[in-house]
Amino acid sequence: MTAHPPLRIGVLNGDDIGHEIVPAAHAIAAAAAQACGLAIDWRPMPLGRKALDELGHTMPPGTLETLGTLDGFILGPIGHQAYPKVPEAINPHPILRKSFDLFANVRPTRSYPGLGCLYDDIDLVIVRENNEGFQPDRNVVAGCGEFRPTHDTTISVRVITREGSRKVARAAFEIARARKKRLTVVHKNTVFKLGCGMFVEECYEAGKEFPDVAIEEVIVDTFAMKLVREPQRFDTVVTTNMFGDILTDEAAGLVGGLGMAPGLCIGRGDIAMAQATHGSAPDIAGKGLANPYAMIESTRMLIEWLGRRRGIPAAAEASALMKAGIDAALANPATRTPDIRGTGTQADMTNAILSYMETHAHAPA
Ligand SMILES: NC(=O)C1=CN([C@@H]2O[C@H](COP(=O)(O)OP(=O)(O)OC[C@H]3O[C@@H](n4cnc5c(N)ncnc54)[C@H](O)[C@@H]3O)[C@@H](O)[C@H]2O)C=CC1
Ligand SMILES: CC(C)CC(=O)C(=O)O
Repeated sequence: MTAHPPLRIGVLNGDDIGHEIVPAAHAIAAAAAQACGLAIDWRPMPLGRKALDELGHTMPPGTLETLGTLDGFILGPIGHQAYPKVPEAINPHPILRKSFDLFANVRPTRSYPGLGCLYDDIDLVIVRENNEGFQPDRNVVAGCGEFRPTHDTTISVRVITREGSRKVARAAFEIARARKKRLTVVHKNTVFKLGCGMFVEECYEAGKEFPDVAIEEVIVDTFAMKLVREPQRFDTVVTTNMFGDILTDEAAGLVGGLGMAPGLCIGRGDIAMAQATHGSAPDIAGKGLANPYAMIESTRMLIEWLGRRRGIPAAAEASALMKAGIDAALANPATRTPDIRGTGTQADMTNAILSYMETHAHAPA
Protein backbone atom coordinates (compact mmCIF):
# COMPACT_ATOMS: atom_id res chain seq x y z
CA MET A 1 0.00 0.00 0.00
CA THR A 2 1.34 3.47 -0.87
CA ALA A 3 1.18 6.23 1.73
CA HIS A 4 2.01 9.13 -0.56
CA PRO A 5 -0.18 10.85 -3.15
CA PRO A 6 0.72 9.60 -6.64
CA LEU A 7 3.55 11.46 -8.35
CA ARG A 8 2.20 13.09 -11.51
CA ILE A 9 4.68 12.70 -14.36
CA GLY A 10 4.20 13.92 -17.93
CA VAL A 11 5.50 11.87 -20.86
CA LEU A 12 6.38 13.85 -23.99
CA ASN A 13 7.99 11.76 -26.71
CA GLY A 14 9.46 14.54 -28.80
CA ASP A 15 10.63 13.55 -32.28
CA ASP A 16 12.37 10.79 -34.26
CA ILE A 17 14.07 8.38 -31.80
CA GLY A 18 12.05 10.05 -29.04
CA HIS A 19 9.16 7.82 -30.13
CA GLU A 20 11.32 4.78 -29.32
CA ILE A 21 13.36 5.73 -26.26
CA VAL A 22 10.70 7.66 -24.32
CA PRO A 23 8.21 4.76 -24.34
CA ALA A 24 11.12 2.51 -23.26
CA ALA A 25 12.00 4.81 -20.34
CA HIS A 26 8.34 5.14 -19.40
CA ALA A 27 7.79 1.35 -19.42
CA ILE A 28 10.88 0.73 -17.27
CA ALA A 29 10.06 3.46 -14.77
CA ALA A 30 6.44 2.30 -14.56
CA ALA A 31 7.51 -1.30 -13.93
CA ALA A 32 10.03 -0.25 -11.26
CA ALA A 33 7.45 1.97 -9.58
CA GLN A 34 4.87 -0.79 -9.53
CA ALA A 35 7.38 -3.29 -8.12
CA CYS A 36 8.35 -0.90 -5.31
CA GLY A 37 4.89 0.41 -4.39
CA LEU A 38 5.55 3.86 -5.82
CA ALA A 39 2.32 5.39 -7.11
CA ILE A 40 2.75 7.36 -10.33
CA ASP A 41 0.02 8.96 -12.38
CA TRP A 42 1.52 9.04 -15.90
CA ARG A 43 0.27 11.77 -18.24
CA PRO A 44 1.24 11.26 -21.90
CA MET A 45 1.09 14.57 -23.77
CA PRO A 46 1.52 15.55 -27.44
CA LEU A 47 4.54 17.66 -28.41
CA GLY A 48 6.76 18.15 -31.44
CA ARG A 49 6.25 17.21 -35.08
CA LYS A 50 3.46 14.72 -34.39
CA ALA A 51 1.57 17.39 -32.44
CA LEU A 52 2.05 19.82 -35.34
CA ASP A 53 0.67 17.31 -37.83
CA GLU A 54 -2.24 16.20 -35.68
CA LEU A 55 -3.09 19.28 -33.63
CA GLY A 56 -1.62 22.16 -35.62
CA HIS A 57 1.17 23.21 -33.20
CA THR A 58 4.44 21.70 -31.93
CA MET A 59 3.40 22.84 -28.45
CA PRO A 60 -0.42 22.65 -28.41
CA PRO A 61 -2.36 25.19 -26.32
CA GLY A 62 -2.62 24.22 -22.68
CA THR A 63 0.69 22.31 -22.59
CA LEU A 64 2.39 24.68 -20.16
CA GLU A 65 -0.69 24.93 -17.95
CA THR A 66 -1.01 21.14 -17.71
CA LEU A 67 2.71 20.64 -17.09
CA GLY A 68 2.49 23.23 -14.33
CA THR A 69 0.15 20.94 -12.39
CA LEU A 70 2.61 18.02 -12.50
CA ASP A 71 5.59 16.97 -10.36
CA GLY A 72 7.85 16.41 -13.33
CA PHE A 73 8.05 15.27 -16.91
CA ILE A 74 10.09 13.24 -19.34
CA LEU A 75 10.95 15.20 -22.46
CA GLY A 76 12.21 13.32 -25.50
CA PRO A 77 14.62 14.91 -27.97
CA ILE A 78 13.23 17.57 -30.27
CA GLY A 79 14.13 17.49 -33.97
CA HIS A 80 13.44 21.19 -34.45
CA GLN A 81 15.98 21.62 -37.21
CA ALA A 82 13.68 19.68 -39.55
CA TYR A 83 10.49 21.55 -38.62
CA PRO A 84 8.74 23.44 -41.42
CA LYS A 85 9.29 27.19 -41.27
CA VAL A 86 5.83 28.10 -39.99
CA PRO A 87 4.92 30.05 -36.83
CA GLU A 88 3.22 26.98 -35.33
CA ALA A 89 6.46 24.99 -35.47
CA ILE A 90 8.31 26.43 -32.51
CA ASN A 91 11.14 24.71 -30.66
CA PRO A 92 9.55 23.99 -27.26
CA HIS A 93 12.83 23.50 -25.39
CA PRO A 94 13.78 26.98 -24.29
CA ILE A 95 10.18 27.77 -23.37
CA LEU A 96 9.82 24.67 -21.24
CA ARG A 97 13.11 25.28 -19.46
CA LYS A 98 12.34 28.93 -18.80
CA SER A 99 8.66 28.65 -17.93
CA PHE A 100 9.47 26.33 -15.04
CA ASP A 101 12.72 28.11 -14.12
CA LEU A 102 14.74 24.96 -14.76
CA PHE A 103 18.01 26.83 -14.56
CA ALA A 104 20.39 23.94 -13.87
CA ASN A 105 20.95 21.15 -16.36
CA VAL A 106 22.65 18.36 -14.42
CA ARG A 107 24.55 16.08 -16.79
CA PRO A 108 26.56 13.21 -15.32
CA THR A 109 29.31 11.38 -17.19
CA ARG A 110 30.23 7.94 -15.97
CA SER A 111 32.42 5.17 -17.42
CA TYR A 112 30.98 1.74 -17.97
CA PRO A 113 34.17 -0.22 -18.77
CA GLY A 114 34.01 -2.23 -21.99
CA LEU A 115 31.48 0.02 -23.70
CA GLY A 116 33.92 2.02 -25.75
CA CYS A 117 34.97 4.38 -22.97
CA LEU A 118 38.29 6.13 -23.46
CA TYR A 119 38.92 5.75 -19.70
CA ASP A 120 37.43 3.26 -17.27
CA ASP A 121 37.26 5.57 -14.27
CA ILE A 122 35.37 8.73 -15.19
CA ASP A 123 32.72 9.91 -12.75
CA LEU A 124 31.90 13.57 -13.05
CA VAL A 125 28.90 15.87 -13.30
CA ILE A 126 28.68 18.99 -15.42
CA VAL A 127 26.06 21.48 -14.27
CA ARG A 128 25.14 23.62 -17.27
CA GLU A 129 23.38 26.95 -16.80
CA ASN A 130 20.19 26.38 -18.76
CA ASN A 131 18.34 29.62 -19.33
CA GLU A 132 20.76 32.43 -20.12
CA GLY A 133 23.78 32.82 -22.37
CA PHE A 134 23.33 32.77 -26.11
CA GLN A 135 20.15 30.69 -26.43
CA PRO A 136 17.67 32.43 -28.73
CA ASP A 137 14.50 32.09 -26.78
CA ARG A 138 11.55 34.11 -27.96
CA ASN A 139 12.27 36.63 -25.22
CA VAL A 140 11.16 34.60 -22.24
CA VAL A 141 14.18 36.30 -20.70
CA ALA A 142 14.41 39.66 -22.43
CA GLY A 143 17.64 40.17 -24.26
CA CYS A 144 18.73 36.66 -25.27
CA GLY A 145 18.59 36.20 -28.99
CA GLU A 146 19.95 37.05 -32.38
CA PHE A 147 19.46 40.20 -34.41
CA ARG A 148 20.35 41.24 -37.95
CA PRO A 149 20.39 45.01 -38.04
CA THR A 150 21.62 45.02 -41.62
CA HIS A 151 21.74 42.39 -44.35
CA ASP A 152 25.46 41.85 -43.70
CA THR A 153 25.66 41.90 -39.91
CA THR A 154 24.27 39.57 -37.28
CA ILE A 155 24.48 40.17 -33.57
CA SER A 156 24.14 37.24 -31.15
CA VAL A 157 23.48 38.48 -27.66
CA ARG A 158 24.72 36.59 -24.63
CA VAL A 159 22.97 37.39 -21.39
CA ILE A 160 24.54 36.67 -18.00
CA THR A 161 22.83 37.86 -14.84
CA ARG A 162 23.99 37.84 -11.24
CA GLU A 163 20.86 36.05 -10.15
CA GLY A 164 21.06 33.40 -12.88
CA SER A 165 24.73 32.78 -12.15
CA ARG A 166 24.22 32.60 -8.39
CA LYS A 167 21.29 30.18 -8.75
CA VAL A 168 23.15 27.68 -10.91
CA ALA A 169 26.28 28.03 -8.78
CA ARG A 170 24.28 27.17 -5.64
CA ALA A 171 22.77 24.13 -7.36
CA ALA A 172 26.25 22.99 -8.38
CA PHE A 173 27.65 23.52 -4.87
CA GLU A 174 24.83 21.42 -3.45
CA ILE A 175 25.69 18.62 -5.86
CA ALA A 176 29.42 18.97 -5.13
CA ARG A 177 28.73 18.83 -1.39
CA ALA A 178 26.98 15.46 -1.84
CA ARG A 179 29.90 14.18 -3.96
CA LYS A 180 33.63 14.84 -3.47
CA LYS A 181 33.25 18.43 -2.26
CA ARG A 182 35.17 19.85 -5.22
CA LEU A 183 33.70 22.32 -7.69
CA THR A 184 35.40 23.45 -10.90
CA VAL A 185 34.12 26.70 -12.40
CA VAL A 186 34.66 26.77 -16.17
CA HIS A 187 34.65 30.16 -17.90
CA LYS A 188 36.57 32.53 -20.15
CA ASN A 189 36.85 35.71 -18.10
CA THR A 190 40.16 36.43 -19.74
CA VAL A 191 38.14 37.57 -22.78
CA PHE A 192 34.53 37.93 -21.63
CA LYS A 193 35.57 40.08 -18.72
CA LEU A 194 32.08 41.30 -17.89
CA GLY A 195 29.94 38.24 -18.73
CA CYS A 196 32.17 35.40 -17.56
CA GLY A 197 33.57 37.79 -14.99
CA MET A 198 30.14 38.15 -13.40
CA PHE A 199 29.55 34.40 -13.56
CA VAL A 200 32.80 33.72 -11.70
CA GLU A 201 32.13 36.44 -9.11
CA GLU A 202 28.76 34.92 -8.34
CA CYS A 203 30.24 31.43 -8.07
CA TYR A 204 32.58 32.72 -5.36
CA GLU A 205 29.70 34.53 -3.66
CA ALA A 206 27.65 31.33 -3.63
CA GLY A 207 30.72 29.46 -2.38
CA LYS A 208 30.61 31.45 0.89
CA GLU A 209 27.56 29.33 1.81
CA PHE A 210 29.55 26.15 1.13
CA PRO A 211 32.86 26.54 2.99
CA ASP A 212 33.34 22.77 2.98
CA VAL A 213 33.50 22.65 -0.83
CA ALA A 214 36.80 23.48 -2.54
CA ILE A 215 36.47 25.73 -5.58
CA GLU A 216 38.84 26.02 -8.53
CA GLU A 217 38.66 27.86 -11.83
CA VAL A 218 39.66 26.55 -15.25
CA ILE A 219 39.49 28.53 -18.50
CA VAL A 220 37.15 26.81 -20.96
CA ASP A 221 39.68 26.02 -23.69
CA THR A 222 42.10 24.53 -21.18
CA PHE A 223 39.22 22.62 -19.61
CA ALA A 224 38.27 21.14 -23.01
CA MET A 225 41.82 19.82 -23.32
CA LYS A 226 42.06 18.57 -19.72
CA LEU A 227 38.70 16.86 -20.00
CA VAL A 228 40.15 14.69 -22.76
CA ARG A 229 43.52 14.08 -21.15
CA GLU A 230 42.66 13.71 -17.46
CA PRO A 231 38.89 13.62 -16.88
CA GLN A 232 39.43 11.77 -13.59
CA ARG A 233 40.71 15.07 -12.20
CA PHE A 234 37.19 16.52 -12.22
CA ASP A 235 34.22 15.85 -9.98
CA THR A 236 31.53 18.56 -10.17
CA VAL A 237 31.79 21.28 -12.80
CA VAL A 238 29.65 24.38 -13.34
CA THR A 239 29.61 26.53 -16.43
CA THR A 240 27.55 28.84 -18.61
CA ASN A 241 24.97 27.62 -21.12
CA MET A 242 26.83 27.32 -24.42
CA PHE A 243 30.10 26.11 -22.89
CA GLY A 244 28.07 23.48 -21.04
CA ASP A 245 26.22 22.45 -24.20
CA ILE A 246 29.51 21.74 -25.96
CA LEU A 247 31.45 20.27 -23.04
CA THR A 248 28.72 17.80 -22.11
CA ASP A 249 28.79 16.35 -25.64
CA GLU A 250 32.59 16.17 -25.37
CA ALA A 251 32.26 14.37 -22.04
CA ALA A 252 29.75 11.94 -23.62
CA GLY A 253 32.34 11.14 -26.27
CA LEU A 254 34.67 9.90 -23.54
CA VAL A 255 32.23 7.26 -22.31
CA GLY A 256 30.75 5.77 -25.48
CA GLY A 257 28.89 8.65 -27.13
CA LEU A 258 25.65 10.56 -26.89
CA GLY A 259 23.56 7.51 -26.04
CA MET A 260 25.39 7.49 -22.70
CA ALA A 261 24.64 11.10 -21.77
CA PRO A 262 21.65 11.59 -19.44
CA GLY A 263 20.44 14.82 -17.88
CA LEU A 264 17.99 16.30 -15.41
CA CYS A 265 16.85 19.92 -15.58
CA ILE A 266 16.14 21.30 -12.13
CA GLY A 267 15.40 24.62 -10.49
CA ARG A 268 14.24 26.01 -7.18
CA GLY A 269 10.66 24.97 -7.81
CA ASP A 270 9.19 21.57 -7.22
CA ILE A 271 9.15 20.42 -10.82
CA ALA A 272 11.97 18.77 -12.78
CA MET A 273 12.41 17.62 -16.37
CA ALA A 274 14.23 14.48 -17.47
CA GLN A 275 15.99 15.25 -20.74
CA ALA A 276 18.84 13.35 -22.39
CA THR A 277 21.75 15.37 -23.74
CA HIS A 278 21.43 14.06 -27.29
CA GLY A 279 19.16 15.17 -30.12
CA SER A 280 16.50 13.29 -32.05
CA ALA A 281 19.03 11.32 -34.16
CA PRO A 282 16.98 11.23 -37.39
CA ASP A 283 19.77 9.19 -39.03
CA ILE A 284 18.90 6.14 -36.91
CA ALA A 285 15.21 6.75 -36.17
CA GLY A 286 12.93 3.79 -36.85
CA LYS A 287 15.83 1.33 -37.13
CA GLY A 288 15.73 0.02 -33.58
CA LEU A 289 19.32 1.18 -33.03
CA ALA A 290 18.80 4.07 -30.64
CA ASN A 291 20.53 3.57 -27.32
CA PRO A 292 17.82 4.16 -24.71
CA TYR A 293 20.30 4.47 -21.80
CA ALA A 294 20.45 8.27 -21.69
CA MET A 295 16.65 8.61 -21.64
CA ILE A 296 16.14 5.79 -19.13
CA GLU A 297 18.85 7.13 -16.83
CA SER A 298 17.44 10.68 -17.10
CA THR A 299 14.07 9.25 -16.03
CA ARG A 300 15.71 7.38 -13.16
CA MET A 301 17.34 10.65 -12.05
CA LEU A 302 13.91 12.32 -12.11
CA ILE A 303 12.36 9.62 -9.91
CA GLU A 304 15.27 9.72 -7.48
CA TRP A 305 15.10 13.53 -7.32
CA LEU A 306 11.33 13.55 -6.75
CA GLY A 307 11.66 10.89 -4.06
CA ARG A 308 14.34 12.90 -2.25
CA ARG A 309 12.41 16.17 -2.49
CA ARG A 310 9.09 14.62 -1.45
CA GLY A 311 10.54 12.21 1.13
CA ILE A 312 9.20 9.07 -0.57
CA PRO A 313 11.38 6.02 0.23
CA ALA A 314 9.68 3.91 -2.48
CA ALA A 315 11.10 6.27 -5.09
CA ALA A 316 14.65 5.54 -3.91
CA GLU A 317 13.85 1.83 -4.11
CA ALA A 318 12.44 2.17 -7.63
CA SER A 319 15.51 4.14 -8.66
CA ALA A 320 17.84 1.47 -7.23
CA LEU A 321 15.91 -1.27 -9.03
CA MET A 322 16.12 0.64 -12.32
CA LYS A 323 19.84 1.16 -11.82
CA ALA A 324 20.46 -2.54 -11.17
CA GLY A 325 18.47 -3.43 -14.32
CA ILE A 326 20.37 -0.88 -16.42
CA ASP A 327 23.74 -2.18 -15.14
CA ALA A 328 22.74 -5.78 -15.94
CA ALA A 329 21.67 -4.93 -19.50
CA LEU A 330 24.82 -2.90 -20.15
CA ALA A 331 27.04 -5.74 -18.92
CA ASN A 332 25.87 -8.07 -21.71
CA PRO A 333 26.84 -7.28 -25.34
CA ALA A 334 23.69 -9.04 -26.58
CA THR A 335 21.48 -6.64 -24.64
CA ARG A 336 23.12 -3.36 -25.52
CA THR A 337 23.06 -1.31 -28.71
CA PRO A 338 25.78 -1.14 -31.39
CA ASP A 339 26.97 2.37 -30.42
CA ILE A 340 28.29 0.88 -27.17
CA ARG A 341 29.83 -2.28 -28.61
CA GLY A 342 26.70 -4.35 -28.43
CA THR A 343 24.84 -6.54 -30.87
CA GLY A 344 21.36 -5.85 -29.51
CA THR A 345 18.59 -3.45 -30.44
CA GLN A 346 16.84 -0.79 -28.43
CA ALA A 347 14.08 -3.33 -27.72
CA ASP A 348 16.61 -5.97 -26.56
CA MET A 349 18.08 -3.52 -24.08
CA THR A 350 14.70 -2.37 -22.82
CA ASN A 351 13.41 -5.94 -22.45
CA ALA A 352 16.58 -7.02 -20.65
CA ILE A 353 16.11 -4.24 -18.09
CA LEU A 354 12.44 -5.11 -17.66
CA SER A 355 13.14 -8.78 -17.22
CA TYR A 356 15.99 -8.18 -14.75
CA MET A 357 13.72 -5.95 -12.69
CA GLU A 358 10.94 -8.51 -12.73
CA THR A 359 13.28 -11.19 -11.40
CA HIS A 360 15.00 -8.98 -8.83
CA ALA A 361 12.08 -6.81 -7.76
CA HIS A 362 12.48 -7.51 -4.07
CA ALA A 363 16.25 -7.53 -3.95
CA PRO A 364 17.72 -4.67 -5.98
CA ALA A 365 21.53 -5.02 -6.16
N1 LIG B 1 18.05 18.29 -26.52
C1 LIG B 1 17.57 18.12 -27.75
O1 LIG B 1 16.40 17.79 -27.94
C2 LIG B 1 18.48 18.34 -28.88
C3 LIG B 1 17.94 18.37 -30.14
N2 LIG B 1 18.77 18.43 -31.22
C4 LIG B 1 18.12 18.32 -32.54
O2 LIG B 1 18.18 16.95 -32.95
C5 LIG B 1 18.25 16.86 -34.38
C6 LIG B 1 19.45 16.04 -34.79
O3 LIG B 1 20.64 16.73 -34.40
P1 LIG B 1 22.11 16.13 -34.50
O4 LIG B 1 23.04 17.26 -34.63
O5 LIG B 1 22.13 15.05 -35.53
O6 LIG B 1 22.41 15.53 -33.05
P2 LIG B 1 21.96 14.14 -32.41
O7 LIG B 1 22.35 14.19 -30.98
O8 LIG B 1 20.54 13.85 -32.71
O9 LIG B 1 22.85 13.02 -33.17
C7 LIG B 1 24.28 13.12 -33.27
C8 LIG B 1 24.83 11.70 -33.55
O10 LIG B 1 24.70 10.92 -32.35
C9 LIG B 1 23.90 9.76 -32.58
N3 LIG B 1 23.02 9.55 -31.44
C10 LIG B 1 22.34 10.49 -30.75
N4 LIG B 1 21.59 9.94 -29.80
C11 LIG B 1 21.81 8.62 -29.87
C12 LIG B 1 21.32 7.50 -29.14
N5 LIG B 1 20.45 7.62 -28.13
N6 LIG B 1 21.76 6.26 -29.50
C13 LIG B 1 22.64 6.09 -30.49
N7 LIG B 1 23.14 7.11 -31.21
C14 LIG B 1 22.72 8.36 -30.91
C15 LIG B 1 23.10 10.06 -33.85
O11 LIG B 1 22.74 8.87 -34.53
C16 LIG B 1 24.05 10.95 -34.64
O12 LIG B 1 24.94 10.19 -35.40
C17 LIG B 1 18.27 18.30 -34.87
O13 LIG B 1 16.96 18.69 -35.20
C18 LIG B 1 18.78 19.09 -33.66
O14 LIG B 1 18.41 20.42 -33.71
C19 LIG B 1 20.12 18.44 -31.09
C20 LIG B 1 20.70 18.44 -29.84
C21 LIG B 1 19.92 18.45 -28.64
C1 LIG C 1 17.56 24.18 -28.72
C2 LIG C 1 18.57 23.81 -27.68
C3 LIG C 1 17.95 24.05 -26.38
C4 LIG C 1 19.06 22.39 -27.95
C5 LIG C 1 20.28 21.92 -27.23
O1 LIG C 1 21.32 21.74 -27.79
C6 LIG C 1 20.21 21.66 -25.81
O2 LIG C 1 20.19 22.59 -25.08
O3 LIG C 1 20.26 20.51 -25.38
